[in-house]
Amino acid sequence: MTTNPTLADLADRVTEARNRPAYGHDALITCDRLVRIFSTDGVEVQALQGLDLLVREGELMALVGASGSGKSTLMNILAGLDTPTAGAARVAGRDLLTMTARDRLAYRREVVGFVWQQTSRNLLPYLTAAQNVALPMQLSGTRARRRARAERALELLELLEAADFRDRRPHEMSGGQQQRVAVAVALANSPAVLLADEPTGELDSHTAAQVFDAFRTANERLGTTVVIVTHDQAVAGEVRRTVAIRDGRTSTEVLRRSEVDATTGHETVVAREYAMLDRAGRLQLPAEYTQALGMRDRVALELEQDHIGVWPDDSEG
Ligand SMILES: Nc1ncnc2c1ncn2[C@@H]1O[C@H](COP(=O)(O)OP(=O)(O)OP(=O)(O)O)[C@@H](O)[C@H]1O
Repeated sequence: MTTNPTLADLADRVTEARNRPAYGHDALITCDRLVRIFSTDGVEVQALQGLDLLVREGELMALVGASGSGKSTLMNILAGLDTPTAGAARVAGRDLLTMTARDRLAYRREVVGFVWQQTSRNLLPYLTAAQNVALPMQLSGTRARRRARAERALELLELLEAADFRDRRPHEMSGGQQQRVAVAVALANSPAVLLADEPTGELDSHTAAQVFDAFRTANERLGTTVVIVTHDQAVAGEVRRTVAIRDGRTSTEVLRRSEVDATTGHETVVAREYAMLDRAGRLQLPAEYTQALGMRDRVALELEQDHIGVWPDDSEG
């Protein structure tokens, strides 16, 4: 039975709503209905169409999606290289929409590290591996002395098993070696977040696994939060959480957890796929599901005790 709320009830509801934690208040990365529209020659492309994403501190996660789904657009925004058209994006307490040019520079130097697919984009060709790793520390203006910077550079290269080529220039290293050095460069200023856009895209599977290990080391040993955009199934299968982007929105998530068989002690990884439900209650059904049942435009819903049923539209039948 519903009764009319009293004035006091309404006041309580307002207070409750005001005190409710904001979306993503405890996340390290919060994207809230993020929109990015590109306009070229009068043609508008909505690369991000209200994308929601939360990443907790200490996560190692992958972003996947078809070509043109908006992955690179999102990464460029998180890297501080591009600004969204609308919505909200926060990383480690920084508001990516309202940052001044000066804040943005400091953000790129100190809060995020990035590794790009093209090895040539990550390293300066005329510097050795060790000099490349020391450079971001020098640019960030930390008071660390030259020797302290060199020591830290070597420590990072050792951690990522790249110390053997510390005196080599990029052209004297393989693609995989360059990417491991690139991870060290990205970590030089101890960023809160390490972003990588297809970091294994140009590598064979064995070398890709070594590069992925460098990201895992950064995550496990240094506690760095890592977000990797990848087409590489091997990489996507190695992380606990894979988020799929479709048409500029997060659509599904795969979560993996280890289960130990009580009798055999055998450990297996169990993966389960989830669809994302946004705060307006919108749900994106996987295309293969809707196509299999010929669902389009309109579906019938039914609330059951522990699930919601979705049926093809039978109103015209
Ligand atoms: N600078 C730009 N100007 C105009 N349109 C752009 C720009 N950058 C991206 N787009 C468009 O936005 C959409 C999303 O592109 P984006 O590069 O983010 O996709 P992606 O998922 O990274 O694809 P890929 O896997 O091929 O790299 C595409 O339709 C693309 O053509």
